[in-house]
Amino acid sequence: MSSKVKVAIIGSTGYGGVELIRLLASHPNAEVTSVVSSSSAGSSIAEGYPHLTDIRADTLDGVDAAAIRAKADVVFTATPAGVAAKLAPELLEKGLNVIDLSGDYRLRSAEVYREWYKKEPADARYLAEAVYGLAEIYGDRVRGARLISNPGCYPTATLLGLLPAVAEGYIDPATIIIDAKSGVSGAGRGASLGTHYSELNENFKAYKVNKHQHIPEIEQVLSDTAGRPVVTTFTTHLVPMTRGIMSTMYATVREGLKTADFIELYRRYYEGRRFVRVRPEGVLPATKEVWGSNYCDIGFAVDERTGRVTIVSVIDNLVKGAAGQAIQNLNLSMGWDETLGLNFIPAYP
Ligand SMILES: NC(=O)C1=CN([C@@H]2O[C@H](COP(=O)(O)OP(=O)(O)OC[C@H]3O[C@@H](n4cnc5c(N)ncnc54)[C@H](OP(=O)(O)O)[C@@H]3O)[C@@H](O)[C@H]2O)C=CC1
Ligand SMILES: CC(=O)N[C@@H](CCC(=O)OP(=O)(O)O)C(=O)O
Repeated sequence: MSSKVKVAIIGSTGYGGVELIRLLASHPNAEVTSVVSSSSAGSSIAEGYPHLTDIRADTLDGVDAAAIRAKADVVFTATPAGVAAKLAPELLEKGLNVIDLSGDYRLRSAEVYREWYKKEPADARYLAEAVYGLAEIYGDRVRGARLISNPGCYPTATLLGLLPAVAEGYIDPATIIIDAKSGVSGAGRGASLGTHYSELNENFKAYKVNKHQHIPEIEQVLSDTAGRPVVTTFTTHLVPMTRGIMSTMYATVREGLKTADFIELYRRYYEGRRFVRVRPEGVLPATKEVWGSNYCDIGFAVDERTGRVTIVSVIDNLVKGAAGQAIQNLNLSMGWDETLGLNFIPAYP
């Protein structure tokens, strides 16, 4: 009998779910034993995703906590906002560990969640229990956790790019401006006018300006790190490409600091953390350089003329921004090497 940890995926028919299936297929210590669907139980996942033909557990199970517990030890919820808020308590009570990819357990304040997500928040008891799994920063807290809240895709790229500089006082947090762009898979598989090919192709647009649900998540972590309330301007753009996020950030630097100082700080801060790569001076990362991988690549350019730094941080939204970091969190929660199942370099070109 296999000694691997058994994993179920609720929302397995979405983009985050199929990326979990792809990555877990080569995990040495975990195996997917149940793929769950709220709308297609009984059918094969390969009907909607022919590239998944021949995976081991391919028949979709219904959303039934007891039945999932009979097949699995850990469950990933890769479901739209509002779903895990309702489902996770029952899954936890049945003895499953839960790693949620949605925003339902990221914000400590139920009121703030209601305001930005326009949905009913999760129960306060579970909000208090959930551990925010920004792996390179809070990995120690994830170990042994029952309920892990996987960070948002934009916050992952943005916070990994900002936190060392904020923690060490290299930039003034009050001056931060974040300009972020995402590929279309960030919006999930569901069709909408905004992601319709002819609306998007050869087009570039800003969306959810000053209203994006990741603003309070980013501000929550920046405030914790700075030790005082931080508000920021964060603007998201949709790029006509499938995968990738680039977060470009601007802030006023402490006088005298140069690009080399930022590079030295970030290399030291992330030492031993395999998935953050800092570019040398004069080189900024591009989304294709992390495509299909769990890397977050970061580059810097201080402008001595303006006294500001430009920080560029890139990830693959479906890997480091979702399924990959969720597996990294599984690894950390189990006390395994955080890189298990994630040891691959980006696909290029
Ligand atoms: N796409 C991305 O890059 C990222 C996504 N996320 C977050 O991860 C989550 C999943 O995203 P993504 O995979 O892109 O979304 P998709 O829309 O592609 O998939 C979501 C899946 O959830 C399932 N679902 C819908 N309603 C319910 C329900 N009531 N109960 C159980 N399952 C349900 C659906 O499958 P079915 O009908 O078969 O049940 C659907 O396939 C979202 O919260 C998203 O915001 C986070 C970071 C990045
Ligand atoms: C391109 C695109 O539409 N991206 C989505 C990312 C959604 C997401 O991941 O939402 P949660 O992290 O809150 O679950 C957006 O901007 O809303």
